[in-house]
Amino acid sequence: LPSWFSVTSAAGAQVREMHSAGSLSYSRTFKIVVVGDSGVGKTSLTYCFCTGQWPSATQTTIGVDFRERVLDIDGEKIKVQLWDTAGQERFRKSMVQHYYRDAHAAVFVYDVSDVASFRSLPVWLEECRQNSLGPDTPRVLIGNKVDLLPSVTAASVMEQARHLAEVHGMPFHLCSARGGGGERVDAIFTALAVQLKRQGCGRGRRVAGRAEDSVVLLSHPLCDVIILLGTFWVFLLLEMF
Ligand SMILES: Nc1nc2c(ncn2[C@@H]2O[C@H](COP(=O)(O)OP(=O)(O)OP(=O)(O)O)[C@@H](O)[C@H]2O)c(=O)[nH]1
Repeated sequence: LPSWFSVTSAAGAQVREMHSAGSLSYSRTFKIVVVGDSGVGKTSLTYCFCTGQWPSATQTTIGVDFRERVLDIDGEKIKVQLWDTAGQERFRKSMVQHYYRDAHAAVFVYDVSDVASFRSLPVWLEECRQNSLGPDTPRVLIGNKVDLLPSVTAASVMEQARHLAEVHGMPFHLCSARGGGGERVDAIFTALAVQLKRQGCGRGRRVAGRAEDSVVLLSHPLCDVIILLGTFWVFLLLEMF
């Protein structure tokens, strides 16, 4: 298979999709946090978008997992970095603020076959808001696992989800990370990346009181990863003793 192919996204931008992000150069990074209850499919969705494949098996995320993919949007190579955060409270704890730090967008996921995961959404929205990802930040609501048989409850919850998304000014999408749902998953994350590019996101991040050029190293996404992993291990050691 070629490492890229051209598509025109729903937003009308010319997007070349590149799955093998590892060695590709890029001019900026979009950090997108993916949140929602445990088991709603965050790992599956992010894996699906970044590899073009359905994961044969997933494990509960501890802390956070990172997945990346480089997209060529209107001739500019942009790294889309997805932060697949743990849904279980005990695996998040003190790391929450690092998830949200300098994020450009948030994706909220619920499972259409699990009403409780929908009822939790206000908590996730509030957590985002408290970490500076309020209404001005591009946000998307995803109802995942539509491949599971829709029940009457699921249909009524879908209506409520549509309403919730409208109230919070974010698009609402239904999709499935399983089987043939990949194209839809692709379209959702790609459209979000196109929106972030149009808003001029990711052109170097600011640190109070410093010129942007001098903080390029400090604001490198790797710094987030190092801080996060450091915090995680300290937290684990404290739990053990
Ligand atoms: N039928 C179906 N199952 C799915 C779908 N997406 C995920 N799953 C399954 O749901 C289970 C949980 O998926 P994960 O992707 O690990 O969920 P998560 O939100 O990352 O969970 P945490 O890491 O605990 O926060 C796994 O068994 C997946 O195979 C989907 O679209 N349809």
